[in-house]
Amino acid sequence: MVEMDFLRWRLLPLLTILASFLIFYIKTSSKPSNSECSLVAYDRYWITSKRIVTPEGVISGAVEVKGGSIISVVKGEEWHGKVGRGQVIDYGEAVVMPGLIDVHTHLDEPGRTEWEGFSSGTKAAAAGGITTLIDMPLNSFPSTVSEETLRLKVEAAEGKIHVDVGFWGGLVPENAFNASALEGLLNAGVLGLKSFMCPSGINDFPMTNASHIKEGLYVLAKYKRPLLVHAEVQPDSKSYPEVKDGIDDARSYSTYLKTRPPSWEEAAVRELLTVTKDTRTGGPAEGAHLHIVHLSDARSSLDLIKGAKGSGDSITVETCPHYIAFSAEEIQDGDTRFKCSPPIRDATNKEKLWEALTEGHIDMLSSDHSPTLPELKLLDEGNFLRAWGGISSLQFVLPVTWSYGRKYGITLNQLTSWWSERPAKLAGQELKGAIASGNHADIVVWEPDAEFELDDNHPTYHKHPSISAYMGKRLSGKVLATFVRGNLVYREGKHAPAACGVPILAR
Ligand SMILES: NC(=O)N[C@H]1NC(=O)NC1=O
Ligand SMILES: [Zn+2]
Ligand SMILES: [Zn+2]
Repeated sequence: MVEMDFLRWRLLPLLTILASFLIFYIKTSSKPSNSECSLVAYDRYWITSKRIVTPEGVISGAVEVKGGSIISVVKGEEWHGKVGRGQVIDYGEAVVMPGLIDVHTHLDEPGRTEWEGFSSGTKAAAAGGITTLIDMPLNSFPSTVSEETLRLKVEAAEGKIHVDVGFWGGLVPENAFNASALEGLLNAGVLGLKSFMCPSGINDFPMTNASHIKEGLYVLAKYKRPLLVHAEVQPDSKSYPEVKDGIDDARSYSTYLKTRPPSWEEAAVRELLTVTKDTRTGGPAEGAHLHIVHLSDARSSLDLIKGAKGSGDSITVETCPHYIAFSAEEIQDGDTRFKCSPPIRDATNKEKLWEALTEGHIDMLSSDHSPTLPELKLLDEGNFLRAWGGISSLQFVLPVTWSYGRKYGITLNQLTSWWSERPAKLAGQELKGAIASGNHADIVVWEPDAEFELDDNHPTYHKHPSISAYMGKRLSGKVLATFVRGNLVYREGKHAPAACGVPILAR
């Protein structure tokens, strides 16, 4: 009896404590250690270079990193006296810039991981100098349209992301008039919402009209988070361009171009502007913001956006590297790698996009990396009308912007503004997007003059490199190193062993 009591009162609690220690140990030791997260072992170090891009301009100097943050930025040689406090990584003449923030990526997981997925997608991002990306709510299955589906996203990302990843939620007819559902999704941490004004190509992501969008903006006003819109409206059948599969040559790019004229973009923007006037100071949706994704039409649609900005609407617009790198005239028959919507337009339009970007009327760039299976690109058949619409580009956006932008005289500070500063602001990331004391140490180091051939030998981390529109091109701008919150996650063809990016959830 006495022995039984001893067992019950002494041994059992002891065993329970031992067991919890064991569980705690197993849990913590299964998390990657710091040395697996980074290719450098130090917690405190200096990055030095003759070309560091800061908000005050390009400087020669050093960036001091500690515990994942930038703790000082020092101009000139002053840092020499202080290095006793840490290691030095000297990059010489290479450019040290804030890591890119891609606000428009489709990573397709869960549900269509065979198209891309968190692991390959964020490895490609890291290799391309992208330190944060915001995942779109569609192309994965299910779409991210509720608190529950966001939870599935975050769970699927765990342990697989090599850079930081935030999430946009979907604004769809099913939740647009249901403020508590939308608030549930926003409270769960999406950084804003995204909707389509034309069919999205994905069955569980139906399109919205202006009244859905108006409702969405009212809810978003309270949260001060943006609504991103795919702005193309398919007009009624009468004015729909007559293109018939089989009659017109579906392998010809001009056939596809006819099916999505600039008037689709113009009609959508016109409709959106009836709603965005509410976002003006003192307006009923003040605090809300509307962001037009992947603008292709640099004529009427852009003029309308400029006008709305002038009137004080809270509105921004992005375009993508493929619209400023390529023109319709050069797309070969059957080369469906170039199919996207809105489509890549003529060379004069491309010139106008560059002009708008350099003059500040287009606010930022994003990849709209939207890959799929090679089979669905129908590369053999080359049918532009039936192939998946979406360009695969994630890893290449920095060298592409630089290579095609050089002839327009773009500067390193412009690159940073389009790819880091303004995207950080759109996504509400105050500690990202600039090399400044107190910010996350999210940094890309790259060599603008180093050229490379994008051929089969080039280390490419997309799941399906062959479908990228950039394969076969010669580019300049080689990424040497990528740091995410102080972890050196990528260095010349090598990734850190563990995926230590974090999911970014708004609160
Ligand atoms: N669903 C999807 O990714 N669609 C994208 N593809 C594209 O080319 N434009 C888009 O909006
Ligand atoms: Zn789109
Ligand atoms: Zn997209």
